[in-house]
Amino acid sequence: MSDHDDGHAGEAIPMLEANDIAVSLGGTQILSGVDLTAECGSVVGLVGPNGAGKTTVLRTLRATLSPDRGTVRVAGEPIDDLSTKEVSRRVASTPQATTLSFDFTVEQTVEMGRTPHLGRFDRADEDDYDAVQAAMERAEVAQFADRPVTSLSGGERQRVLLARALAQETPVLLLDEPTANLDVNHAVRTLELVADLAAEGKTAVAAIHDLNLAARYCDELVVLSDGEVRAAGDPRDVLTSETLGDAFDAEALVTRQPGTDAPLVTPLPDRDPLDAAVHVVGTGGQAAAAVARLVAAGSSVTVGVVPAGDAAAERARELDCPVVTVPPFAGVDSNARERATELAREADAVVVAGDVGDANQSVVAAASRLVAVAGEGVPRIESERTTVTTVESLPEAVADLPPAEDRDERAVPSGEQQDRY
Ligand SMILES: Nc1ncnc2c1ncn2[C@@H]1O[C@H](COP(=O)(O)OP(=O)(O)OP(=O)(O)O)[C@@H](O)[C@H]1O
Repeated sequence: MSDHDDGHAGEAIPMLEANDIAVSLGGTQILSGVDLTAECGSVVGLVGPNGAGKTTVLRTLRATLSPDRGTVRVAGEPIDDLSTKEVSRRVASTPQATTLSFDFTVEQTVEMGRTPHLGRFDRADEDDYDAVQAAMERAEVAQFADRPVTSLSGGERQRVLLARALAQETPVLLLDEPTANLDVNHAVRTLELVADLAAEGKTAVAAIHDLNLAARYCDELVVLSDGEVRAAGDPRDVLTSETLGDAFDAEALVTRQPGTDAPLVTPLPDRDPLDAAVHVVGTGGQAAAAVARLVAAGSSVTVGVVPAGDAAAERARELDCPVVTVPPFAGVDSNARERATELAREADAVVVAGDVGDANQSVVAAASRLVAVAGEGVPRIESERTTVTTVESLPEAVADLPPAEDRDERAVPSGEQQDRY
């Protein structure tokens, strides 16, 4: 957030602001009523389906496109009042990487970022040289300095474009899909760099296709579809199943990214909802994934017995599924076991995933129909009446189960039951 203010009312002036932008191209309305605010030192993500208008918004923000209506302001100044050079000293942008075709070296390409700082016949000086070297270092392309850009991979070129924008030393960065060609490591490093730059005071607006990376690295998201803003604000408020359904016309499950508060979006294929009550037994990430998969498929899910704080217990709570828990490292008391056994008995199917624990054997035994997720826990459970599948295919496996056998014939685990996980 900015401490930049107007000196009067104490209200922060956004570093970049677009109000009520409308754009038509080739007689077609591309953007209408688009508002966007990027506070100083923040990263704003533009997300939305192909053709939503993200690139068009970025072109408007850097004044290469004049809107039919609306205003763009940089640090309070209408961008229309600024010369091209003045805009270039304030706003740098990276286009999509495919646009680099000249046979310059990496260093020469990055040097182009200095143009707005030079007079027409000026030679680059030491400051320019330092800015170019620093930009290449930060974007991790210094090792390619002497190579022609055309000899680089798509991901490497993308980082050269970022270096060129950094060499421009502007307060505002506009990034069009900065991670599109990057492997997961470089995608994360690039967005870490953008977050660091924002922490140092730069303001970034980035069109990002990967919603989970956008959620993790952006302070705010603007969801566009059909040229209109569908939602804007904190990623946790914006990335909901409803908004995603509306903007992308796609079913998606929204949970939380492990170890963070950021939303985790899992797109779901179109399927008929799974109209079945399923009780999940097991612990850890695999059981948690099974719970999420089944809820996403439309099933009503119950869980337990699991230790409180286990990943499966946490996921069940996030998704509002009834869960029977016991304190971590405590024994499973008979009350908890009975409640979970009752849930398993009432369910249309029981799913076993992750480590089941000896104490849950009676819960498993209460199942009329049993599906196990392939993994370490499987040898512990009886195999004859068990379908074994993957987390992804759980809904189909449950839907395809044969009718329940007579409950009286159900196997009961033999041997002494232990009380601990
Ligand atoms: N010159 C033009 N004339 C007509 N339509 C155009 C023109 N330029 C872009 N469009 C259309 O404007 C819409 C928005 O394009 P834009 O590139 O802004 O979308 P985007 O959200 O960046 O898409 P993507 O995610 O696929 O990159 C698209 O339907 C595109 O076909």
